[in-house]
Amino acid sequence: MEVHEVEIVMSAVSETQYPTTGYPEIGLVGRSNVGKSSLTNVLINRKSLARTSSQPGKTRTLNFYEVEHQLYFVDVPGYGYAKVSKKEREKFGVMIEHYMTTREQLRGVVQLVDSRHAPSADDVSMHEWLRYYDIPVLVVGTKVDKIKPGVRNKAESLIRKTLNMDGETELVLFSAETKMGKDKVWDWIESHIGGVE
Ligand SMILES: Nc1nc2c(ncn2[C@@H]2O[C@H](COP(=O)(O)OP(=O)(O)OP(=O)(O)O)[C@@H](O)[C@H]2O)c(=O)[nH]1
Ligand SMILES: [Mg+2]
Repeated sequence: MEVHEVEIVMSAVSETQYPTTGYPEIGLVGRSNVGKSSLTNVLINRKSLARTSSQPGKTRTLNFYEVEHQLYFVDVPGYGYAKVSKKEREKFGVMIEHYMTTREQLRGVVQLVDSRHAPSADDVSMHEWLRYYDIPVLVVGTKVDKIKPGVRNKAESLIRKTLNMDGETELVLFSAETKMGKDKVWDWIESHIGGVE
């Protein structure tokens, strides 16, 4: 999809603030700092619409990005914050769970993992959880520019194995720096939002 028009529609902390247009939604989940905002910016061809930071846990609300008046990317707060209180973490957990299990417009979730390391226990639980709720999931291994081309296959199998991915679930290695994987991610999204040209 050629993206020309993007708007941050809203940062929602509760259901009453979710958009009401009915456009399909694609969620982005992953640990804090894994590169969710960076992926969003690459997909929508913007340098910094989605705020990126080296400070983990900065994204604290569900951020809806309206793309071409056709769909939303929903940047979901990163799990595994180091600096957020347990109570706050639980609150985010409830909000995320509620959104993902009840939102009719949600067509699929892009789960980001850092391709430089084996997925964490949090990543494994998140993947299991998405599968349990039958939510279509694309796994994206981020920051692939930081690993040598010769070990990319190995990184891919480590992600597949650690997350217990089934053979049908797709995995794309991605870099926000080189934009590697961008088209594949868009292909997956387009095939899951249906009826959009
Ligand atoms: N080299 C490289 N750095 C990246 C890539 N993607 C993200 N980063 C860097 O990783 C850091 C975190 O990226 P963000 O996109 O802010 O991560 P996030 O998942 O949105 O983080 P939270 O909003 O805190 O949950 C930033 O310093 C980015 O520049 C990538 O593909 N390659
Ligand atoms: Mg972010």
